[in-house]
Amino acid sequence: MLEKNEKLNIEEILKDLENYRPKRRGWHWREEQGKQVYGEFEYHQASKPLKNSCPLPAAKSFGYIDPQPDCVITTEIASGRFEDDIRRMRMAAWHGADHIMVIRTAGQSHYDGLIEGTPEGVGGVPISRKQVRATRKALDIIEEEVGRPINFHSYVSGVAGPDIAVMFAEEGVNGAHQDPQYNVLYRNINMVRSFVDAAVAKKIMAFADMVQIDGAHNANATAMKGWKVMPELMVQHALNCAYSRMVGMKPQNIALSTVPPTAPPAPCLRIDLPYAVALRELFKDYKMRAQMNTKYMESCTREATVTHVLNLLISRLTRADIQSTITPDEGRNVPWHYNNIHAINTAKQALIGMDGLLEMVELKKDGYLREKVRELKERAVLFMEEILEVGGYFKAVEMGFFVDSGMYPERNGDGIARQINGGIGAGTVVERDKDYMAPVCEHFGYNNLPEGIEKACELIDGCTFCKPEKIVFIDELDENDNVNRRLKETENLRHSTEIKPEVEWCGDGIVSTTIFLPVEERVAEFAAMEIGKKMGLEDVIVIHKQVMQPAEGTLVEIKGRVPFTIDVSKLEIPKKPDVLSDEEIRKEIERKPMKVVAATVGEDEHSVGLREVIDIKHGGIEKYGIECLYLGTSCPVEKLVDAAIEYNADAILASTIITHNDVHIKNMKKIHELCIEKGVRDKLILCAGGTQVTDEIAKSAGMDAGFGRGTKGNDVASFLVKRRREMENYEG
Ligand SMILES: Cc1ncc(COP(=O)(O)O)c(/C=N/CC[C@H](N)C(=O)O)c1O
Repeated sequence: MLEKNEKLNIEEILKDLENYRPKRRGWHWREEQGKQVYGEFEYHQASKPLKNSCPLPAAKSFGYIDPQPDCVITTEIASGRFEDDIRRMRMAAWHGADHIMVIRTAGQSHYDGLIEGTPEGVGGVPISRKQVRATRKALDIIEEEVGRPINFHSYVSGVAGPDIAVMFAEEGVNGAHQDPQYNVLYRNINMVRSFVDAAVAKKIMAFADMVQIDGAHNANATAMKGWKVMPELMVQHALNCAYSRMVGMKPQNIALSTVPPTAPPAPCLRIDLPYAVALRELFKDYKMRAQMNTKYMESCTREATVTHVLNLLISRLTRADIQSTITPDEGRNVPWHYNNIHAINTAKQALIGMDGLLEMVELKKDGYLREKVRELKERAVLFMEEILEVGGYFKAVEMGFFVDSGMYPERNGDGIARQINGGIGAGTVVERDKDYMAPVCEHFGYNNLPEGIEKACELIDGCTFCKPEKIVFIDELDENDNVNRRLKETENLRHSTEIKPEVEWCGDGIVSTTIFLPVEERVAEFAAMEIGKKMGLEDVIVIHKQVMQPAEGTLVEIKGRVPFTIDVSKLEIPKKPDVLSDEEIRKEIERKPMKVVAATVGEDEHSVGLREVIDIKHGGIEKYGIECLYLGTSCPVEKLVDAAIEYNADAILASTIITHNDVHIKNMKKIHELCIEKGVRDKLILCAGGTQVTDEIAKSAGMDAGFGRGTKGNDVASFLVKRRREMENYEG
C-alpha cells in the first residue's frame, strides 16, 4: 500500500509487467448509492466515502467532509505519455474520479493491428498492451489507497477493433467506447467491415462484462449546429443499443453517451432539458453516460465551467449513471494536470450541491417541456421510419442521412455520406466457409465446432481468455521511442531535489500567468508576450485573451517555459510553528490566566474568521479558558489599544481582511506604534490575522505574529502561551 506522501514509483510499476495479471474483470458501479451521512449532513444521492481523498477547498469549514456523489465520475487523461498520465490519474482518483478514460493516439483507428511497446503519442496515448497493463497495475495501487475500484476505459474502434477488444478483455480493461457508426461516419471505415467487427468486439466486451459507451456524442460535436441533430442522436443511440443487444450485451452495460447539445449564450436549458428528458424516457432500461459539452468551449476556463455546471444541472434534473467531465482548458490545449482536477471538482461540487434536488422541484407534466419532449421523440421515430423506407441503415448512410445540418425532417443535404463499397477496409469481409472453425471462446458468429466440443478452446488446451498464461507479452520494439528512454530524460527531476514546474509532462517547465493591460486587445496581446519574455519565460504563447472594454483594457493569459530548476534542498523554508496540545495549553492557562482583547480593525466588517479563532463552539481560544474581550468590527486601532490597557490584557488580536491600499499593514503598524507610545509594547503580545496576512507581513509591520487563511484557535492559543513563556523567561 502506498503511503499518502509517497510518490508513485513508475519504474517499480514497469517492473515484471510480463507477469502482471489484472485483479478482476468488469465494471464497478459505486456502492451504497442513496442515503449517506457525512459529518452533520445527510445526503440522498451520495455513495460511500473514500479511504483517502482530497476534499473540496471549502470542506475545511465543514469538518473536512468529502461526500461522494452517487454516480461514477470520469476524467479523461491522455497527454501522450502514459507514465506521466499515471501520476495525474492518482491526483484525479484522490479528487473522486473512478472512471479513467484514455484517448488513443491520433489515427489509431486506422491501424490494422495492435501496437506493442510504449511509443509516445500525439493527442492521445498509443494504446498498446504494455501501456494498458502498466496503467491497470498503477490503478490497482491507486484504488487501494482511495478505497474504491477504478474503471479503466479506452476505445474499441477502427480497423483493429476486434483485436483491441481481445486485448482489453485479456488485460482487465473495464469500459470502452464501441459504436460502429463512429467508424463509418468519422473514420470512413467501410460500413460492412465496421458492423461485422463491431459484432465480434461486442461479444468479447459482453464476456468481459465491460461497460460500453456509444459514439452518438460525436454527431453533436461534428454537426454545424449541435442542437439540430437531437432527433438523429436518438436514432444513433437506438441503432447501437439494438445492435449491442442482438450480440448479447446486457442493457445495464450499455451506456448512452449524451451531451447537452447547446451552451450559453443560447437559452440552453430550454433546448437541452427536453432532449435529456426524451432520451431518458426512450432509453429507460439503459445507462446514461452524461458528458459535458465541448463543442462550444473557448479559451475562457470560467465560461467553460459555468456551461459544465449547467450540464450538471441537467444530470441532476434527469439521470446520470456516469458523469463525465471535460477539463475547462480543453478549448485551449491538451488538458493540464490541475484542470483535470478542476473538472472533477466541478462535477463533485455541483452534484453534491444539488443533492436531493428532485425532492424539492419537479419537471412540469404539461406545457412547453412536455410538448418539446414529444416533438423530439416524434422526429426521432420519423427518422427511423425513413431509414426503413429507403432500405435500411447502410442505404441511409449512402444517402447522407447522418450529421446533416437540418433538424430532421428538415434536411440541408450536407450530411456525411459513405458508400457501402467505399472506405477503409472495403471488401475485406469474407463469408465464413462451411468448415470454418476458430478454437477460441466468445467468438461471434458461425463456428463449425466438432461434435461434442462444448468449449471451442478445448481443442487447443485453452485460449487466452481461459488460460491467461498463454498471452504473449512483447516489451519494446523501438529502442528509441519508449518509456524507458523518456524516463531517462527526466531522471534528474524524479530522483533528486531538483524540480521544475509542469502542466502535462514531468519537466515540461510550463507556467501560466494572467495579466490585465489597460490597452486594446491586439496591443495587449503583444505586450503580454513581451512581459512574459522579460520575466525570463521561453516560448511565450497567449492562451487566452478577453476584452474587458475595447478601450479600457484587456485580460491576457500567457504560458511559457521556465528554463531553470529549483533545488528544494536549498530553499529557506521557515519551520511551521508547532502547535501545543490542548492539554498543555489548558494547564498553562490554569497556571496563569490570560486575557486578550480582539477586534476587526479599521473600516473592516469581516468578523467570521476572528470569531472562529475566539469562540468556544468553533474550537476557539476560549475553550482553553483564555478570557476574551471582543470589541466587534470596524474598531479604531486607538480604541483597541486603550481597551487592552484598561482591561490589563496580555494580548491584542487584530483581524484585518481588507487589504486595499495596504490598509491592513498600516493598521498593524499603528497598533505597534501606539503601544510603544503608551509604554505598553513590551507587556502586550500583538497578533494580526486575515486572509492576506502572513507571519512575515505581520512581523514586518511590528506584530509578534500573523495568522493567515485556515488558522485555528489552537494555532493562536499555542503562540500566545509560548510567547508569554518567552516574555516571562526574559523577565527572568
Ligand atoms: C465511439 C468512439 N469510438 C472511438 C473513439 C476514439 O476513436 P479514435 O481512436 O479513432 O480517436 C471515439 C472518440 N470519441 C471521443 C470520446 C470523447 N472524448 C468522450 O468522452 O466520449 C468514439 O466516440
